[in-house]
Amino acid sequence: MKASSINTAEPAPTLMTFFTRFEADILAGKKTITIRDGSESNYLPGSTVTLATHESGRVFGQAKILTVTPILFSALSNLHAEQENMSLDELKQVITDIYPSEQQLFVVSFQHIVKA
Ligand SMILES: CC(=O)Nc1cc[nH]c(=O)n1
Repeated sequence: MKASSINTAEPAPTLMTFFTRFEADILAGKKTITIRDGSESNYLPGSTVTLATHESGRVFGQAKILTVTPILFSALSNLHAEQENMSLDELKQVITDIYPSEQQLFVVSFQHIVKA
C-alpha cells in the first residue's frame, strides 16, 4: 500500500480478532494472511498486534503486520488461498459469508511472532 493511502486519521489498531476455527492454522504458520473489508484495513505495517478470538476475546498470540494491500474480490487467487491454507473456492465462500457483496477488500499479511 502506498504511504499516501494509509489512513492516519485514526490510530492503527493493536488488536486483530479471528474466528476460533482459524487459530490452529495461525499458530502453525499455515495461515499468513487475512482478508478484511475497509473497516479493518487500517493496520500499520511494522506494528505488532494482539491476536484474539472473535467469539470470546481469548488472546492467543501476537503478530507483526507486514503489508496491507487493496484487492478486489474478483482478483482473489490461488496464491491468496494457499496463504489462507484453503482452496480458492473455500476462500471465496468464507469471504462471501463474512462480507456479503463486498467488492473492495484488503489483504493483510502478518508474521505470527508470539504464542500466548
Ligand atoms: C473476526 C473476523 O472477521 N475474522 C476474519 C475475517 C476475515 N478473514 C479472517 O481470517 N478472519
